Amino acid sequence: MIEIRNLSKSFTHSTGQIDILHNISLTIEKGQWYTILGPSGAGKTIFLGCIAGLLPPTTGEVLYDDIELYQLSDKARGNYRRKHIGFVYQNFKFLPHYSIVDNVILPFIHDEPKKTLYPKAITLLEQVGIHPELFERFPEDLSSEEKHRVAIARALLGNPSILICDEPTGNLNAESRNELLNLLSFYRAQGQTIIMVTRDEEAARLSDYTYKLIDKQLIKLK
Ligand SMILES: Nc1ncnc2c1ncn2[C@@H]1O[C@H](COP(=O)(O)OP(=O)(O)OP(=O)(O)O)[C@@H](O)[C@H]1O
Repeated sequence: MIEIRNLSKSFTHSTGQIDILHNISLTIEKGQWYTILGPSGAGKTIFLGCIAGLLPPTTGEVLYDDIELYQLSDKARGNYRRKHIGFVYQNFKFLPHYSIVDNVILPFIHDEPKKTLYPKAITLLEQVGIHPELFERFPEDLSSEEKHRVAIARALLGNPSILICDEPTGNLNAESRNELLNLLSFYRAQGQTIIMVTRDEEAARLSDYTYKLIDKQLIKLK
């Protein structure tokens, strides 16, 4: 279970303070799919960063099974994140000169030998529906839908219990979007906790709980 308690996030610049999130509380139950909707600029990516241990909130707490993420040292938090949280970035963050399979194993090359990482990566790439011919190709060779699929495979490599997805169906046509949502639904059925943010209201249809981030607050829709 993840508990977000009274989380606020602001940025301070020479021009003054910008408040992005204000006093948000949310409990995330294991094995459930949460979708957070919101218009562009609402603070969805910032919120995910705070939940994922990537961005310290200005005030408030993020607890994973009673461990307060931001009380951990940077190193311990990084380790915790790699073990428990898979993150699907909005802009993928692939390294362009590495093959697809190498991109998938990269986050773990300091934790585990390549000879055990490769078979896991290949199993996941097959599971997410990437054709084996593409494994040695480069990110620029992939379609948008394939990039989203590879990003999901990479996020799952460490066998995390929580999958955090930033706009995982962004820029896809309706058919590709449905395919991606069905893939997330498959992992949800395997017991994965999914936290997804998106601008696309249609994308929330398979989730267990739906919220909207608006005016710095979370409103429950479903
Ligand atoms: N370091 C920063 N300093 C000041 N403002 C920031 C900083 N980082 C992000 N912002 C602002 O915070 C707001 C929320 O950004 P965020 O990326 O979380 O929005 P979003 O809801 O994910 O948008 P989109 O749907 O377009 O991805 C934006 O207005 C952005 O410009």
